[in-house]
Amino acid sequence: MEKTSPNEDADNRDPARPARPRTFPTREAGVRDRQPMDRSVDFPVSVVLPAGGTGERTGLQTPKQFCSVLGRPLISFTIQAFERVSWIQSIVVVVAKEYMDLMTDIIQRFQHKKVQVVPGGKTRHRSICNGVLALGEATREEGQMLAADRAKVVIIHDAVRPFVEEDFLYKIAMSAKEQGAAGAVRPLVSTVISTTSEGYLDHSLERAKYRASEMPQGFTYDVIHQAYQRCTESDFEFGTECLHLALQYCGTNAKLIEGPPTLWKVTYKRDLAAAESIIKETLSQSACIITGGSAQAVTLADALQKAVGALDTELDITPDLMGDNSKYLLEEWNFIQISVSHSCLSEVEAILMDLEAVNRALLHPVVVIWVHLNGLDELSVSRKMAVPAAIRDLASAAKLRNILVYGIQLHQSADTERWERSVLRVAEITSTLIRDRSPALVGQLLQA
Ligand SMILES: Nc1ccn([C@@H]2O[C@H](COP(=O)(O)OP(=O)(O)OP(=O)(O)O)[C@@H](O)[C@H]2O)c(=O)n1
Ligand SMILES: O=C(CO)[C@H](O)[C@H](O)COP(=O)(O)O
Repeated sequence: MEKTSPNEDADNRDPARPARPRTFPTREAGVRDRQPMDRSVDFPVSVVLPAGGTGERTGLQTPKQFCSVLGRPLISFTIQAFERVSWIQSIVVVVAKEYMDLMTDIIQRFQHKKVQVVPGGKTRHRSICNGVLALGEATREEGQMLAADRAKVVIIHDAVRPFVEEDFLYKIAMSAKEQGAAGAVRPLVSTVISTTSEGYLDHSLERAKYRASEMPQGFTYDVIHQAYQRCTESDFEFGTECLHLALQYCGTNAKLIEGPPTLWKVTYKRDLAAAESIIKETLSQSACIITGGSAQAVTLADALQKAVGALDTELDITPDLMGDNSKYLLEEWNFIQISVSHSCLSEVEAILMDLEAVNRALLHPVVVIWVHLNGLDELSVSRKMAVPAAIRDLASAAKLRNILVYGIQLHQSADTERWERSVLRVAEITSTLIRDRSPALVGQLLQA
């Protein structure tokens, strides 16, 4: 984690781990903070996301941009990061020809807006160039709107860097407009050395003098367009740096801006796991307990609320999700349904239908936990064979719609100590299920 600001993480101890994003739902809001930032950008800004690579270094069959992270392709997270920025007018995603249909499906399935898909090239520079040219073509087709609407600034960002924030994009866009080019940099993690042809040390660079060039980068349309018109086949084939093309072919010195460690690029297989764990941290840890109004359920809900205090999970209690309480469905809450004595899953089914009706699980998995409280002399539901099977079936169907259903069973006890231990276990299991969103435990009836 950063010391005081993201930029102070100079040794880059954990490049994958961001500060808890500002979009994290707070207890006060109970919902992601999607307030528009106080940024005014009075010129058109478009984005090119190169996504035409094969991801060889991951060793996976599927190119990393299409790998599933929490049930959603990585590239969808990157697109969303740009889409939610109100002053970005269009996004061009560049993909290899054979993945254009898949990309179109992803756009439809996750309801992305402002996105155009264009075919990529053999190298990253060729792909980016195609994206830039497509921006020009789009505006030509619009005829008289050309002058006003053509992107003044083009932001280029690797599709495999999903954690980019609006305030940093703003800095890049403004600097690009003023200077012609701007790019993100980070302190070097390791020293850069050059080697002799025999594999010995030739010389080493003074690390403090150098920076790692990251993404996003921003350019005025004219600079990046001209740079690609003028650069050589060798640049297209072997080049790795757009800022260099702007300098060499347009004489434009890029403004370098130190970015947060979260700009890191998914390159290896393990980076996908790191991305998933970061995304999980950004998801809501809050849950709404539905008691159905029963006194025993309310007592359990109160006890749970106290017990989770130390576990970084926030709980609200409501008798139902009707009327004003339906607000929980629209905000980023997870759900805990307490059922007392009867072992019927109809209450969970009702929550699933409500969630579906508002399309709540489109972008992120929602957790629904069924807590079944057995009375003192009641037969445990796990011994009623139909229940574990019913919850498994219900959960399997819900999982296809990105809703993760889990079950927990606990027994009422006259022994206070025993009861408190059970409540604590429910609190711990609940917190863990919400935090981990484990697909493997979906449909399981856990014992507290
Ligand atoms: N012909 C290419 C090659 C790369 N890229 C994109 O450029 C970004 C950064 O490149 P990199 O991390 O090198 O991706 P890959 O080339 O896919 O990975 P690898 O080098 O491991 O094969 C990625 O979003 C990648 O899809 C592209 O659009 N067109
Ligand atoms: O380094 C870069 C700065 O321009 C680019 O971000 C790019 O990600 C390089 O990708 P590759 O891993 O293919 O070199």
